Amino acid sequence: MTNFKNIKAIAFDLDGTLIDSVPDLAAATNATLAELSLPLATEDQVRSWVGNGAKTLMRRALNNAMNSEVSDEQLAETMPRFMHYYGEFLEKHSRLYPNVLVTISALKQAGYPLAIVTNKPYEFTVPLLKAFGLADFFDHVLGGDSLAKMKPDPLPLTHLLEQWKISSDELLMIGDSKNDILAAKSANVAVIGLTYGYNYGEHISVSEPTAVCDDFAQIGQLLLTK
Ligand SMILES: O=C(O)COP(=O)(O)O
Ligand SMILES: [Mg+2]
Repeated sequence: MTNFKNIKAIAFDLDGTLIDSVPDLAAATNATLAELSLPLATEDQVRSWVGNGAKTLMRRALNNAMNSEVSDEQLAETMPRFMHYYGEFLEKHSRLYPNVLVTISALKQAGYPLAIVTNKPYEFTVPLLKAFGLADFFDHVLGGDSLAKMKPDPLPLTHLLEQWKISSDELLMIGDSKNDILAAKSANVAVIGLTYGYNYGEHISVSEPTAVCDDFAQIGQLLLTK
């Protein structure tokens, strides 16, 4: 098993890692599709479309519902409706994954500086963290629109390295998607892949993270018992 003894700070993905947010993303997607009199999507379909931010989710949903490529104009017209509905649903049907709160709390107490690196728009990220009692644990919260590029680009992680003044072998990324693994690898950062989240239907081990965990509690075991 990989030794994480160098690690000084940790960056967490949000959707599919800390919070199972697909039920509310699906509710907002379907409220938007219904308003356009388009056929609705299943929760499984929405789960397979999450990972590259709200705009790409809606593009995939519209392409599927219309059975053709949505134009950029049509997508731009639709986005405010999706954003409105997602802001309304946000945490209504979402839930924390098991052992998240207790593990994050223990890591913070052990002295690790923590950050969120999500592709979710920033305006939803902080309210969602607050709704689940997580907001106070993180020194930095980066949404998909906080910087010029989102994951799988390494920019959010290299930004954190600069902010925290640490080297790449001192940061650990934890996520459920190939976008998390690719961003970490491009930044030369170790990465734990979780098996329970959303990864376009593909097992996370295919992306070859540094380590694979099935349960969030295992992260505590890896980092708190050195
Ligand atoms: O909103 C998304 O598409 C994915 O969000 P995540 O980066 O927190 O998994
Ligand atoms: Mg994720």
